[in-house]
Amino acid sequence: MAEKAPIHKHADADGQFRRKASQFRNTISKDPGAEFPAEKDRYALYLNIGCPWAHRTNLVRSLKGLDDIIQLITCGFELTKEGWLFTGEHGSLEKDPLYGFTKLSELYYKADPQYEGRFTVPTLWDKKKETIVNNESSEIIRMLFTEFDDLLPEPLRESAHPFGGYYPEKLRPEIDAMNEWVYDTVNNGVYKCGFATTQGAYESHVTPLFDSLDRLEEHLHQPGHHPFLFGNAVTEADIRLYTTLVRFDVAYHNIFKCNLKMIRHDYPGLSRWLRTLYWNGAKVKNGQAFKDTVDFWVYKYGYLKAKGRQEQDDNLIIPKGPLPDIQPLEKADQSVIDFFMV
Ligand SMILES: N[C@@H](CCC(=O)N[C@@H](CS)C(=O)NCC(=O)O)C(=O)O
Repeated sequence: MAEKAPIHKHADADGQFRRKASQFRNTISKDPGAEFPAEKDRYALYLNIGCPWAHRTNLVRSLKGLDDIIQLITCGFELTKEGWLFTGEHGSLEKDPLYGFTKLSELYYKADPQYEGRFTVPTLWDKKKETIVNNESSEIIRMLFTEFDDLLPEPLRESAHPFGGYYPEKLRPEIDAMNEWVYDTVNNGVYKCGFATTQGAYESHVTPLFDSLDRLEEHLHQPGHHPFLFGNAVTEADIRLYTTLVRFDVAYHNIFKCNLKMIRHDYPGLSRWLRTLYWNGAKVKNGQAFKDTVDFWVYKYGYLKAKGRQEQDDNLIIPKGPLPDIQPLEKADQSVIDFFMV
């Protein structure tokens, strides 16, 4: 049996943080004859509100209006030696409502007693087959975009989205291309900086991260690329970038040492884009989810705690700033948005 890495050990021996591939990769389908057919009350999404990957799925569940269709089960956001726990604190349930588990790992072992991977969130659970369908956020959000549409009212279906969906056929090549470099250097890039344990490993990731933020800023200034990344409707690319950038100034900048620039001070386009989403400035359907799924205190505390664990430092002084956690959406910005929305 392969030696399992301790839960708290994030970086490999060479000081580099390498995220491991998710292991459950099945798909929920519209097709009633499928192995995992889309049905009301059949699936549960396990997550915690600290994790940016889980945040994608939480956000899409709300944007798509799936709150009554897919159960949400929240655990705590502090990673312990035993993995994620149900703590009853800060939005976590006291215990797992389906099986009474107190650790997320128990769910993984219920699905597969021989499981050897990490116990990650998000985890999409099938209550009928009592197994994990999928634990890879990028795949879960695609299922949520499309596969439950027959159970939703017309205005929430992909056909009602201004582009024909959050991941529309005609934009796929562009979205895929952006996902690739944004994932590597931004979404995961912040972790590669934050969890690096050597100067060299950190330095090899911090410059590519800011090169990509510069590139995104440029992108937003090009015609047809605002107020959102691909024009006047939110796509998957916005969702995937949002969960990283909403944590950036309050957590990654300071705690993960991603501090060559700040979104609010150095990136006017990205800052406006972020605030437009957070404050639902462009009136996205169910867009209040961009704000309601965010908890800045959890980000400040959670990432500090994660760093503290890595450095074996229990002395937790939570940084007060930057204040405010996110800046308001000024009137001037609103007129820019109105302009692009017509
Ligand atoms: N590829 C996965 C990554 C998920 C992931 O790494 N989640 C983190 C929380 S932010 C986790 O659960 N880590 C626990 C561990 O690695 O032990 C996805 O996007 O769904």
